[in-house]
Amino acid sequence: MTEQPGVVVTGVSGRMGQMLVREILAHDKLRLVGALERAGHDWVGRDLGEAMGAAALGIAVSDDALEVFAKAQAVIDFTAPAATVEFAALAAQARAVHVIGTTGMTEEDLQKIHVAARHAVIVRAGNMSLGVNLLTQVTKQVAAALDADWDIEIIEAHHNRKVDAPSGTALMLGEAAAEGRGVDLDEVSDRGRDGITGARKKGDIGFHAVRGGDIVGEHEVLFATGGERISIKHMASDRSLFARGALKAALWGQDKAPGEYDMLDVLGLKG
Ligand SMILES: NC(=O)c1ccc[n+]([C@@H]2O[C@H](COP(=O)([O-])OP(=O)(O)OC[C@H]3O[C@@H](n4cnc5c(N)ncnc54)[C@H](O)[C@@H]3O)[C@@H](O)[C@H]2O)c1
Ligand SMILES: O=C(O)C1=N[C@H](C(=O)O)CCC1
Repeated sequence: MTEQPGVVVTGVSGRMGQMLVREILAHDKLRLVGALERAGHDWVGRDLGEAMGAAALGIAVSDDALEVFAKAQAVIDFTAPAATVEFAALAAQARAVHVIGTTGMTEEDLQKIHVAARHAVIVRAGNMSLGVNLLTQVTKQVAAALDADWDIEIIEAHHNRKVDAPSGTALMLGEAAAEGRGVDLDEVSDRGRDGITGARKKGDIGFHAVRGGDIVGEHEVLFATGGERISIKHMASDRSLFARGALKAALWGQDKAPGEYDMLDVLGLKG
């Protein structure tokens, strides 16, 4: 029997990092082989289980990405853009599947990830849940069926610790709407109106970000025209669904050719 793929979790003390550790420990086809945190973090050098307030796991939290990635068949990464760009090159060097959940990346960051994907499998998505990925397909279909007399607005809500806006999910939904309508999102995107903005420009796709409390993640795509509205929503109430999606991607990527993939590939939803 082939050995179960070994996984390293980066940003292991974070909201998603800890959720990923719990899900991997409960998984029957993956094993946890390493845990990474940023240099200077007080978890570095400690046993991961004890740092999480549980029994020892025999895995010390490291700040040396190169060393821990060498032991891994997959790296699951929900951290920050600068870290993710660095990890993409190192995971490719280790020929490990790199599952990227990090959002807020610039075009320049994405270009570097593209380069790393020449040598290894990278699966990246602003949202790893089945529901949201399905919602992108529905959004694309609805946008394709409606003309520009229908205004499209994307409203998202997240917890008060989130650092990027619009959310990665909102951008995925915006891309899907733009694709359905046959336009370039960069040319029609209207983010966070404020002040005397003038009337809404026909064809724009609007983005609005709510931040508060412990909201896990809520997204609405609103199509509005004279006399009627269509609203499609996704509500996440538990981060474990993002973690489970990431684990699915780590397994799925094991036998794939180097390249960039997303959750539509993993979930078989590409159409
Ligand atoms: N794609 C999805 O489904 C999905 C779901 C949830 C969150 N996210 C994204 O994941 C990212 C993290 O979210 P979070 O809520 O867990 O944030 P968080 O702030 O709780 O955790 C991020 C962790 O990364 C660590 N980190 C930062 N730089 C590092 C480095 N150089 N090396 C190692 N560790 C480093 C931080 O110390 C922190 O522990 C965000 O970009 C968020 O938008 C994506
Ligand atoms: O908590 C976060 O941060 C989330 N980020 C992703 C996004 O930016 O869309 C997914 C939902 C949770």
